[in-house]
Amino acid sequence: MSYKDVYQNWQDDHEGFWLEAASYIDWDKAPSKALTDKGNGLYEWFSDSLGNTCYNAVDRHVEAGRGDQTAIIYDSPITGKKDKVSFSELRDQVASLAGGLADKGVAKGDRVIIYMPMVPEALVAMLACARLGAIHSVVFGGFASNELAVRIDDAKPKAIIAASCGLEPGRVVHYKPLVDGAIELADHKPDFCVILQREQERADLIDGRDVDWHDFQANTPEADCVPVEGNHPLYILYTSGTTGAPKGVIRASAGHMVALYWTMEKIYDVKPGDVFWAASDVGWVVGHSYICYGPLLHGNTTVVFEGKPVGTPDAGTFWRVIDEHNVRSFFTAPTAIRAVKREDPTGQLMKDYDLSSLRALFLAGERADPDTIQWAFDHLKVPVVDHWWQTETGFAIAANPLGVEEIPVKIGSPSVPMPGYDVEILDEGGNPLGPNELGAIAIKLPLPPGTLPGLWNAEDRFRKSYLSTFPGYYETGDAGMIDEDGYLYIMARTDDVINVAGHRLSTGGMEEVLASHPDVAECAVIGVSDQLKGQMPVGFLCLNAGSDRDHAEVAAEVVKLVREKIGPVAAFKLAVVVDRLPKTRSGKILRGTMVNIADGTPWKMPATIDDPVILDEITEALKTIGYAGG
Ligand SMILES: CCC(=O)SCCNC(=O)CCNC(=O)[C@H](O)C(C)(C)COP(=O)(O)OP(=O)(O)OC[C@H]1O[C@@H](n2cnc3c(N)ncnc32)[C@H](O)[C@@H]1OP(=O)(O)O
Repeated sequence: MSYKDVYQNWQDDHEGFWLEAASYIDWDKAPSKALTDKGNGLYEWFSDSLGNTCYNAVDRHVEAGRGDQTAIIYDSPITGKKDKVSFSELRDQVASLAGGLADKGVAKGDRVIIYMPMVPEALVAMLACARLGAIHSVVFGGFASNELAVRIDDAKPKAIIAASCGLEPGRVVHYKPLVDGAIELADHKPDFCVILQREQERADLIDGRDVDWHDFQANTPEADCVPVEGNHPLYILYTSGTTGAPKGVIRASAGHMVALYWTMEKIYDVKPGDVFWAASDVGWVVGHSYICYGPLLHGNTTVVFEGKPVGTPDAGTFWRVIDEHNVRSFFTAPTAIRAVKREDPTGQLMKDYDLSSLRALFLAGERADPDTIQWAFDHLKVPVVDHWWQTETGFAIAANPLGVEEIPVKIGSPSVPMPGYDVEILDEGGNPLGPNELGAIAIKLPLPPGTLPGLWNAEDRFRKSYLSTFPGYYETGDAGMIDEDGYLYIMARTDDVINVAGHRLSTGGMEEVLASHPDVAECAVIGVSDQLKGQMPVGFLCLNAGSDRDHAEVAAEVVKLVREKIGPVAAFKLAVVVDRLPKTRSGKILRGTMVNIADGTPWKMPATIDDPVILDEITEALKTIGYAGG
């Protein structure tokens, strides 16, 4: 069947399409219907079903006689450690951790925050929550205490599961003190913390609150899988929004299982038993969908990689892992390939490895630039699939569905909409635009199963963020166009979200931190183009009247402050002091024009600018930090 046939099948019968896909899931009670329209733009998928994600990801493979198959390959070039966990071993580890959680009172609907590095236990923790119907919220290890505290206060977890430390090249990240700091900052206090003591750093446990992971697993009976309703949240994953506060994207259980299972074969072209590797982090949606749940639901072996594309130990690491573990489909962010290409432009290090197992490279997380795609294709000689999705959607909105049909690649486009997504380009008034016309990318409601049904504790914000601008549509926040062949092109964000090394970050959130510095009267943060990371944040600071502080000193202080308050993941390293910020006559900061000046792209003097001279001042300031031709 061709891509067009499959997409047409979905268009002809949306619900029938997904009900057929649902037949690959083992249900405690199969869904009698696919979609429930709750009104006002809210939908639920498979709401009358009962099932358990952990059962489908782990137990059923054991029961089907595949317990000896490797479920997880752990490969840590940072520690030099490698390990394999079979589906049977995974079942035992998950069931005993879930038993410990249940024994301490964690039950269906309770929230559990997970703050873990890239070790198999991170997946064990996620699956243990899923087993009980507890709702996990994984927080990326590159976030600081303050960000963790914000999530604790929103999710109100009964427990936190964390490791004693994470490992970055040349540096131990002290997770436990970060957790302690976050709990101190947060108003909500979890009942208890489960700490995985890593050999690289043993953390001090707080008596009465903290328990050692292994003691916890050892001393309680195993827990069974708890069947949950289709719309029961499997997890909450926080993502940057247009204001500082992160949005808690909810993932409902049933639709998530159905959609992810479908994507493993149809998009990623793997069969059960194949090795699938997503080199990302469990803290991001890629980690949720394609390190943990997708591969395991589909009976694939997944790779948990604790390393970096370069420097652990060199730019050949990816190729070693593919060779050593027979990876068939490999997924990473374009920034990672750019890092490899920069270190090894001729692909010399690939020649040391047998890459014949690899059938495709998938790229997502940020726009894939044509040079990177071409370089990867020239050297790997397999399809390089740029695909586009979001934390909110949980799986690809647009892709080249290799398991259905490899359609012709158009470099610069993540190809075509996947079944479930009716994508349109709209003008500001919400009117559909024609081929090759640039506008807001919107998706006709309902969204497919597996996508967000709402935001945690924030229905109004959900409507305001996604449903209100274009009634009847989901607003993606991206701008772009569709060509005459139906290929989508993603051009820019329509809000203040920037993408740094495949990490979605809010400039508004960074501005809040800069504004909290006692010498800063006013500030702006913009995302400037960066050859390696895609974008980098740059801060502009106006100091309080009469301040005689050294400018470089204040800039260094705000850089430190962002690292402390948001975390190293913000990659906030550049700030300049300016006298004034360019604004419209109504007081809106002209961030877009500042970006154009920094990037050296053509720009027009905004008609509504208050004082054009300020743009010269901004240009001069940018030159001092190497931008705007400086
Ligand atoms: C499709 C839907 C989606 O968009 S989901 C999101 C997809 N995005 C991704 O998968 C992310 C892809 N990016 C990456 O994996 C990394 O950026 C890669 C390419 C590997 C480069 O890593 P790295 O060299 O550490 O640079 P970076 O910019 O990521 O890091 C900035 C600073 O943060 C730190 N950091 C990173 N991870 C952690 C962590 N888990 N715990 C603690 N700290 C962390 C880095 O060490 C770095 O710190 P420093 O400033 O160098 O001191």
